[in-house]
Amino acid sequence: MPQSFHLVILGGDGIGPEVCDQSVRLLEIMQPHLDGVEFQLDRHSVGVGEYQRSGEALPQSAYDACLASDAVLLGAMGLPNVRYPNGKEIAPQLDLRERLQLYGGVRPIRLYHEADTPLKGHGPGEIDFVLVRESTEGLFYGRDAIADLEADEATNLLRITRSASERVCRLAFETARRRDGKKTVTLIDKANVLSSMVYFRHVFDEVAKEFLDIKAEHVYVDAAALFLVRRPQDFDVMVTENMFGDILSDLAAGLVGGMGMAPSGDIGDDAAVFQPSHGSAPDIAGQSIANPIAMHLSTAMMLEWLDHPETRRAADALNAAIADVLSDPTQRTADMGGNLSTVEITDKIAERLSKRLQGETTAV
Ligand SMILES: NC(=O)C1=CN([C@@H]2O[C@H](COP(=O)(O)OP(=O)(O)OC[C@H]3O[C@@H](n4cnc5c(N)ncnc54)[C@H](O)[C@@H]3O)[C@@H](O)[C@H]2O)C=CC1
Ligand SMILES: CC(C)CC(=O)C(=O)O
Ligand SMILES: [Mg+2]
Repeated sequence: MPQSFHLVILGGDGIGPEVCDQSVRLLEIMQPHLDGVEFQLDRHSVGVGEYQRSGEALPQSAYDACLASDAVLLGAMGLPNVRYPNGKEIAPQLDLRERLQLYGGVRPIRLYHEADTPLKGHGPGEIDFVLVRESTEGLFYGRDAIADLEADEATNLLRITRSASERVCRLAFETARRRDGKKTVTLIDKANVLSSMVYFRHVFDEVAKEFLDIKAEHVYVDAAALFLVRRPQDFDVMVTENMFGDILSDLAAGLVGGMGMAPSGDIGDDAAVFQPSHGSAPDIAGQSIANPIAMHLSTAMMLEWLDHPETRRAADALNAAIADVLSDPTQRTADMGGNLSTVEITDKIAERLSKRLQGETTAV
């Protein structure tokens, strides 16, 4: 009997379904090459489009499917001009993170070709780090508050708890231990100003004592923004609060080609959602020009996370196929200065993927 993996597919809004469909195509291409593994693909409609159709952005049936799944693959959700009647943004991806307790936003950043970075003097693999973003609290804790436009002030609470901090810091140290990197975890905080950050640092330092083989260091978030641009090669694994991580992960994406190159995995103890770090990109939606690579790299993260020898082999083959294609700087979508469409660049990755899965390992 093959091992069946129940994968929930949530395309979402804007470019979400465009890039997600292409990753599903890659899963279907790899399926016959995998021994004893079967993907059961379970598609659900979620997001702003679904809200406009049914009145629910995350229908119960979709949530239940995520809860029962082995993993979720998500495109992107939200559209800036469509909101709930109370003015709040429709963001069921944040509901999923909180309801499924996906505490660790794991966001790898890797440079594939020197032509893709605005920085001078960095070759392939020379920018290579992972940002781990706490994804259930921090400054996002206040996101349910409704703006009172008649009031004279507005306040949001930044919440840091021991349990959420311990688990995300442990995930960061475990990530550093697994990676073939500098074996260093850098806490990005603002402990020079906020007591919540003094507490976060205190918990980080406690967790660091469980990982004596890994170097632990602290950098303030403003300096971290500077160092990311000036010397990104010095970072291995960073761990930080929700909002800092949201902002710094877009900055980091900009170092390696933009949002179309930034994958992520939202990891919990019982569930995981894999999605690009980007949003629904309404400015380019519907034109078939979105860069699907962040989505494909997120798919590779999912296959690795499923932790079966054959899904691990598929993840390696997909990562290698993407690196093969990106080794030629003329093979790019418009956001990175090329002229390939979403489908065309996936075609090239699919061709290399099939070869990789058949055992051919030479790069193009
Ligand atoms: N995880 C999610 O589902 C996320 C959802 N959002 C939502 O998405 C909507 C749009 O947000 P924005 O601030 O515009 O952020 P965005 O990430 O959608 O777009 C920012 C810029 O990056 C470009 N971009 C993003 N992904 C790209 C790709 N794959 N290929 C080529 N170019 C790409 C866009 O064209 C735009 O210029 C908002 O409603 C926001 O709340 C934003 C971030 C994450
Ligand atoms: C709706 C957004 C806050 C999501 C986001 O920006 C992200 O996941 O990076
Ligand atoms: Mg973001």
